[in-house]
Amino acid sequence: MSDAQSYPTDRAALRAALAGLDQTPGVPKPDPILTVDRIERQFGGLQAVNVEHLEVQRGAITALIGPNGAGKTTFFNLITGFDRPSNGKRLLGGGDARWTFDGKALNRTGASQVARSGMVRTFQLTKALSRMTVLENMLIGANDQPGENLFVGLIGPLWAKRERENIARADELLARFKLDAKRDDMAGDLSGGQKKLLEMARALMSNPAMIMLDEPMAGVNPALTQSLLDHIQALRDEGTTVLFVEHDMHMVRHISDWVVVMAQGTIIAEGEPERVMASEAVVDAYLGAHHDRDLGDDDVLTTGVIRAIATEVEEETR
Ligand SMILES: Nc1ncnc2c1ncn2[C@@H]1O[C@H](COP(=O)(O)OP(=O)(O)OP(=O)(O)O)[C@@H](O)[C@H]1O
Repeated sequence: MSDAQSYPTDRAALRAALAGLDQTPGVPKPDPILTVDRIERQFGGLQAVNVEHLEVQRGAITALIGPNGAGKTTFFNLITGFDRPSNGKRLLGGGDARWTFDGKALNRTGASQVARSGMVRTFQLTKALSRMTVLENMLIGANDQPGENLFVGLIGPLWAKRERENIARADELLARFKLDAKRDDMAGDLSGGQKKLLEMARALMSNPAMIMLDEPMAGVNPALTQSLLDHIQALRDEGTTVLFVEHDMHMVRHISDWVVVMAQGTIIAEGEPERVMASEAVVDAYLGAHHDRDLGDDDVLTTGVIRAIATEVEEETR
């Protein structure tokens, strides 16, 4: 796994490096951690995602914005292995989708392997498993679950040590996210905002190099908003790369180092927050369409994804 501590942490230097870039879709970044080429996803006749090239800068907070239905969640699902691109394996003519994370090709990689490689995500519909305790939720976020090792019976003492370490890490993260008092409560009893914090804390169990947050602010009570923003900025300051999808423009403007804009499946703009969000094409594409349709979380987290999550969790806990 990558060593998050070796990433740049000087925000001013990072912003200065990004400010010098061309503000055009697909622009190369000084030190990309994620590079995506030609990723496409069709649902019947609908082209949900058609991204030609995208690079995500290591150590930065990048926001992915765009109107409802732009393809943001589908894009997240594709690069994290929860969905497969339509051009995953073309028989004729090449043009296969390809994406690499920290130099490793991920286009043939399943969701758990993607997570193990250091790119971990949360979901728009908070997937805090409600009939598990907060601590149990945290432990399924660790990369090394007992069920993953066939020889666990033979290495019992070793495993017990690892479990103690996982519990210690979980307790440390729960304290950091102020969920320690809820440690033994059922996750289903947490507030919406606390579930978001738990999602984030669980994603950090595996010490990822990059965390991908799908609408971290959705449904969060204003009292918890600042705390969530602080946590996300603290992650970046410690060297974790953050990529997040969000409709809350205040949050996007406030914490992002870079903003990528999607509309109708493609990247239509990218750049520094203030500049890109003020551009006419973006105002037209995003704000023009943003408020006319209010999708509930359940509409967007499709059954295919829910099934994939269920399989993941089953594998992780087996
Ligand atoms: N499993 C699916 N089957 C059919 N169509 C789908 C499926 N998943 C997504 N779509 C469609 O693909 C398009 C992109 O959807 P997606 O959820 O990725 O957009 P989004 O940018 O994340 O939207 P939002 O901001 O509302 O969450 C939409 O038109 C959506 O209806």
